[in-house]
Amino acid sequence: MNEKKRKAHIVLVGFMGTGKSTVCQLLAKRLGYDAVDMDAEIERREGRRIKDIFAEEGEAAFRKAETEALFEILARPDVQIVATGGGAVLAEHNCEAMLKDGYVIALTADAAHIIARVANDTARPLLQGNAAAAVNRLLHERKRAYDFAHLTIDTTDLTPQQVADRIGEGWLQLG
Ligand SMILES: Nc1ncnc2c1ncn2[C@@H]1O[C@H](COP(=O)(O)OP(=O)(O)O)[C@@H](O)[C@H]1O
Ligand SMILES: O=C(O)C1=C[C@@H](OP(=O)(O)O)[C@@H](O)[C@H](O)C1
Ligand SMILES: [Mg+2]
Repeated sequence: MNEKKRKAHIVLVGFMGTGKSTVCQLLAKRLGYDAVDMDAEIERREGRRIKDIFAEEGEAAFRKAETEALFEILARPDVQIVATGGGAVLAEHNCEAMLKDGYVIALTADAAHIIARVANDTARPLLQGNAAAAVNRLLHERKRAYDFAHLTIDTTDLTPQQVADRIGEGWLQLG
């Protein structure tokens, strides 16, 4: 973490349901930084829900809005804890920007836990219908998508608070 501290945001990446949004809030509280959830930012900028952007304009329009939001967020001067959406890493220039302006932490979890966490949530347009099948297909498609991170934490057997504590302790130890 060392060389990146102070000048960098903490950027959480990972598949849907790995806990990015939840851990972002807990970590921000612990470290005293602002929490920024990219999906919430996009909804605020667009004035509608993520699932409505997908339904009305399709995934490509959402990805464009996502990249615009990411670059604006990363350019802010104060350190923030940023929860990205699971697909924000699909564009290589997004990953490059995260690595340049952030300390990037990937959260992972096994498929069964991801499915249990997200199956009954109607907010994620890519997981409507047979959520388990969609999770397995997308996990396969995105197999190496999160490998670029500076650090990876498997959340399968951790609570969100334990994940936040682990990241927070590492950050604070750096002084
Ligand atoms: N480590 C965890 N253990 C158990 N449940 C979790 C964990 N992390 C997140 N959850 C739950 O999973 C769901 C999705 O979490 P969320 O933070 O929205 O994930 P993401 O932003 O990565 O999609 C929420 O109901 C959350 O409470
Ligand atoms: O993985 C994806 O493509 C998506 C993940 C979602 O965010 P979470 O990872 O926070 O669920 C949200 O951005 C959108 O539904 C698309
Ligand atoms: Mg989220």
